[in-house]
Amino acid sequence: MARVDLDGNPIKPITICMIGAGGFIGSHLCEKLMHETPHTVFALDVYNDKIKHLLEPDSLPWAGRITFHRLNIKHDSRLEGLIKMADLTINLAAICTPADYNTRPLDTIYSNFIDALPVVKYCSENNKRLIHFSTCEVYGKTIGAFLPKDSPLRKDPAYYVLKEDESPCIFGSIEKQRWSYACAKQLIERLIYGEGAENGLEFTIVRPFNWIGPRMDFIPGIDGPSEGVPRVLACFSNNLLRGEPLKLVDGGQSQRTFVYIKDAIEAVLLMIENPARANGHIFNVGNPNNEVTVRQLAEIMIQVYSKVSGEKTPATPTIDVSSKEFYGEGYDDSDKRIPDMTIINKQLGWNPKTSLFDLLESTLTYQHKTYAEAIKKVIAKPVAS
Ligand SMILES: NC(=O)c1ccc[n+]([C@@H]2O[C@H](COP(=O)([O-])OP(=O)(O)OC[C@H]3O[C@@H](n4cnc5c(N)ncnc54)[C@H](O)[C@@H]3O)[C@@H](O)[C@H]2O)c1
Ligand SMILES: O=c1ccn([C@@H]2O[C@H](COP(=O)(O)OP(=O)(O)O[C@H]3OC[C@](O)(CO)[C@H]3O)[C@@H](O)[C@H]2O)c(=O)[nH]1
Repeated sequence: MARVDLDGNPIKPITICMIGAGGFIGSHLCEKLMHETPHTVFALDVYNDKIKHLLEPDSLPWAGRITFHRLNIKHDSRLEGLIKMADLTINLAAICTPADYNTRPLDTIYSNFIDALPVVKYCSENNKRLIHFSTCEVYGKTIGAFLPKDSPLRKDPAYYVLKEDESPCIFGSIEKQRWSYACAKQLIERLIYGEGAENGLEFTIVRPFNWIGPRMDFIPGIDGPSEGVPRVLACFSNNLLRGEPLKLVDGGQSQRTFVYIKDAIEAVLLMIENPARANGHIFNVGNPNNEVTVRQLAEIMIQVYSKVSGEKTPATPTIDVSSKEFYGEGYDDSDKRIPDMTIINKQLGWNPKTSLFDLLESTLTYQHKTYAEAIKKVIAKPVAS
């Protein structure tokens, strides 16, 4: 049956230049595009471990529709040609793990602003559509975070719900270098918006609200550096796999809303295949129904992991650590991230489906199946004297 868009028009096959295709989101987006659409993908990245299963063997039903181009967009002359050959560019490339923002602020700013400049330029100059991945972190802190702790206004959604076309961007002081990332993302958003307003660039900006699922980041010492500090899902998974206490930064009081990667990818496919509805818009993509404190997230993950692995919960399941100890100088945090869903509902009719418990059950099942054996071997190995 011919595939149609939200307005009933037939969807024509397009070519997509996906930068950062080898990452967590990119790998799920490539899977979706290969399994469910006729589109062609140029997958650009420095790594392809997470999409190898899509690239070989040649007998795969979509063979020929996805090609991998190993390149670093910081200095590769092939970039412009690939953007010109495609109908749409999707830019996912970024340093996007908070442990890097205050410890590698220059790399973070270059990655999230400077390196994105040629992508925007090539799209604008060649009249190519751009879907650019920003972050919910551009909102920074809520207005409510500055109210007295006992103020009743903290319960008023006007003080914490984050809305694309109304909410301000509120970051900490310059010494709080955590905000190097969010500020770089804000400025590239403003540049893209300006290219749209002044030069007619057809753009869509995506603000993901903590998308989680299989293949997110890495497990330190197994498929990433032992000293690496990934995002919270991988940190907590690593602790659970090793039977260690989960570390709650500053007591785990920050709140987040988590959305299942597979729900979020549906939203991205709607943006890809409904340009008339997506162009010129900034979209929150998250699940406002899945809000927890980090401490609550830890408690749910401990409970789910015990069910999935059959292992007993350790006597000390969590410990509190200071942000200075865990991240170093210059850390700061977002207090709360609840996405307003008005615009994405109106433009694309999208809503998330998966509860936090269900997404954690499927994700921790994947983590345990993928890593438990390797972790056991590492733990069993005598420490080199
Ligand atoms: N996952 C989330 O919940 C989330 C939340 C907010 C924002 N985002 C944004 O979404 C995008 C993708 O995030 P992700 O979670 O998939 O991260 P990820 O780190 O898994 O993927 C990023 C990919 O970009 C590649 N990359 C980085 N710099 C590159 C360069 N110079 N040249 C070529 N490739 C390069 C990396 O190798 C990696 O494969 C990022 O822009 C991130 O800021 C993600
Ligand atoms: O072992 C840990 C690890 C983290 N925390 C706390 O969990 C909160 C979430 O941290 P994290 O997943 O690393 O990332 P953030 O949500 O802060 O920011 C990300 O969200 C979007 C994105 O742009 C890309 O994914 C990125 O900036 C936080 O409060 C940590 O302190 C913990 O307690 N223990």
